[in-house]
Amino acid sequence: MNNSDYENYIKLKDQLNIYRRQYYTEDAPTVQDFEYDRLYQELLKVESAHPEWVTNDSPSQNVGGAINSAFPKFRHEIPMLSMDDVFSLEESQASAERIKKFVNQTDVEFNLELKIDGLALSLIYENGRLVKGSTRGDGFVGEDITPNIFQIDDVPKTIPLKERIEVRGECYLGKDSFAELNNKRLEDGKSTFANPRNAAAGSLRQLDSSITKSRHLQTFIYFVIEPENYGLKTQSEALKQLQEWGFATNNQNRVVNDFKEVQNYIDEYQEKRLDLPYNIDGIVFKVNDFKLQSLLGNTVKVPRWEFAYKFPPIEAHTHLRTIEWTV
Ligand SMILES: CC(C)(C)c1nc(N2CCN(c3ncccn3)CC2)c2cc(C(N)=O)c(N)nc2n1
Repeated sequence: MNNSDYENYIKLKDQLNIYRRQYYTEDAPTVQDFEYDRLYQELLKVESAHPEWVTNDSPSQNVGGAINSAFPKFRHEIPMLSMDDVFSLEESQASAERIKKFVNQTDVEFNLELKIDGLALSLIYENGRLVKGSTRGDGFVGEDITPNIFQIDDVPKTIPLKERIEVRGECYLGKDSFAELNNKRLEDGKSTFANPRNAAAGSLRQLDSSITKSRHLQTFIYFVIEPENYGLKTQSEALKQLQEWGFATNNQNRVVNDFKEVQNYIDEYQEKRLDLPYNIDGIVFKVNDFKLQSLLGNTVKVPRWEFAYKFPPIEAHTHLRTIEWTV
């Protein structure tokens, strides 16, 4: 091993840790997701070649960033795991094939979902009443932001279910609300948010919940903890049930059996992406059947039964298109 490889690895690791602190703790990332993803994938590649170099301060060793926030901490009973990202259709096909092989079944149904570019949150209801709202944090400990969750219009304050239930989803700021917010901030001589995800994170983490209320945050709920307890058998069924309970859900999901349908869905939303009223940064693949999901289980950080296909970044495209146009 020549010294510079190791030095480069340390530099890469330190740079990624700076980016994470900006993203998770300061809500002010200075790099776009695709740049962070690219560097993170590079780190994973180096670490798989040199596992002896990996120390526990490596971004690969802790899910999400450290929390230093004014809100009370909240330990998730069941960790909010992460998602493996794939960046090409071929990779997503390989991941799907690996899953099929793992369960030794050729016809595994996947539920495809738009990957909303927001921030993950957890909602807990007891006796049909909303009692707790928290951010994902590092996946194990998040922030208790219950007062702010009550300010989000599309989060039901009561649901027609007496049992205790936890649901999870994405909190996001619609494109129009984001533009309005940034215009208002410009008028008031304030700094603007770089993207709707940062704006949503900043709005959820306001100590004054009336500011949260003024930001018109929205949610898409996509997960029920222990769905079998409610007689749910598949992810697509769970989405329907969540809607019936009164949650905001994204109905653009699609159950697919073969790769052609996957390709169609990805092509369709690669196009539609710019016209959607909210930002998406990919497609989430989930094994639809919950029995198969539990057969696949979870690794320490990521369920084996889901992964995310990431679209190439819009910024790069838009920029390229502009150049083509001017040429
Ligand atoms: C419940 C599972 C784990 C299957 C799951 N996890 C998700 N995420 C995990 C990683 N998350 C995360 N966030 C920050 C840092 C690391 N991972 C952010 C949410 C999902 C995100 C979306 C979405 N964005 O639209 C979605 N339709 N389904 C999801 N499903």
